[in-house]
Amino acid sequence: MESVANQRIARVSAHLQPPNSQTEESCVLKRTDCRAKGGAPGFKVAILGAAGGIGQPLAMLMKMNPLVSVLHLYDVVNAPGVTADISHMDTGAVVRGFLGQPQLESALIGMDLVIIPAGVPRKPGMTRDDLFNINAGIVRTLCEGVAKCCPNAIVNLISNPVNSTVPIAAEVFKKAGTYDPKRLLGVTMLDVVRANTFVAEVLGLDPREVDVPVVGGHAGVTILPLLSQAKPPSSFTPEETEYLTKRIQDGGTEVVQAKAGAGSATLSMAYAAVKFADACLRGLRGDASVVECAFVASEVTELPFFATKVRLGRRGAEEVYQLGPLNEYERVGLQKAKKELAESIQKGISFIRK
Ligand SMILES: NC(=O)C1=CN([C@@H]2O[C@H](COP(=O)(O)OP(=O)(O)OC[C@H]3O[C@@H](n4cnc5c(N)ncnc54)[C@H](O)[C@@H]3O)[C@@H](O)[C@H]2O)C=CC1
Ligand SMILES: O=C([O-])CC(=O)C(=O)O
Repeated sequence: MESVANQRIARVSAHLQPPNSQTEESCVLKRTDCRAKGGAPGFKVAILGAAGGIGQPLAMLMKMNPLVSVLHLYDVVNAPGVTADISHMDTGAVVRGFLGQPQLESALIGMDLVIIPAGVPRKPGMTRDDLFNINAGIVRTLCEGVAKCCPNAIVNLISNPVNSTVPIAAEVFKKAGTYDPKRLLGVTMLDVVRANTFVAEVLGLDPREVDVPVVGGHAGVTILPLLSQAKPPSSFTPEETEYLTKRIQDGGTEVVQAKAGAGSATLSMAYAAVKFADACLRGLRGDASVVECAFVASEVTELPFFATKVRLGRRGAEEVYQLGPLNEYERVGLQKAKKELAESIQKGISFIRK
């Protein structure tokens, strides 16, 4: 009896160790598969940058998502601690931690969805583009791992500047011969979340009753809320339109300034990332009519990437919706957005093709 108990304890303890050698690695993967099959059916999700300001609450919320059966937490620091902590939550998903580049491939093998919030955040006075020099290389390395280990996974890219990191990821996947435009999605959900919240404030509604499409990209004037398409249908004075558009466009900067050097939006971003990831998983499951905004490969404008509403299905962004009717204010905004977006997209593409 005692030896059976000891064996069980040894097995459980081994779960908590990140794999260090090839043998340990394959043992952990086998156990993961085994446990996942024994538990609730669901999807395998990896978070890259899981120990960060976004990564930690995102990991916690994904551990609570009933569609997730296996959750892999990868970071270059603190992954074991975050994993140990989150693994004690009595929800269905099995959690595994992976620390540093040598464990990236183990973190990615077999994943259905990879969420990437890895990289440095802004400090006051910086633009998202100021993050390019550091984050471009991080995103390239992580996407090379995705191309090698889980080329069919859906990728949710959060790392800024999203307007450039999505084109970088696309170029990495093209180089590897694995690019499927439907499966690469830049996460702009926080813009929609903010738009719903700020519009609800102005209209005196519950934010859960409001749905505002936000198109373009994810930086300054490239963030273009389409207030004329808000649900429920609402009219806004020119002053309200100006106030709301600017507040939505500057929402990230508002948080960066309030945090005064301690980073950018993390909690609202984790909420938005989970809302978006859950939509992707429902699409993968085959649910009908799952529609959210995302920054994707697009033919809606002359630009190769653009954020609009997309329909999420088994293969990712299966349908990219047109912009719909715009008012004059939005048409002017669209021209400004496209000008800045074109440069950011090109910068991302050139980073890989140089
Ligand atoms: N798309 C969006 O709407 C938003 C995007 N962001 C962006 O998300 C990114 C992360 O923000 P925070 O979590 O606040 O930053 P953070 O600095 O708190 O966390 C980033 C994490 O990434 C990890 N990391 C760094 N290099 C890595 C690598 N090569 N592989 C794996 N992990 C690595 C770090 O160790 C750290 O744990 C930033 O680029 C930020 O600008 C932030 C808010 C909204
Ligand atoms: O503003 C930032 O740097 C972070 C971000 O993308 C956002 O909060 O929308």
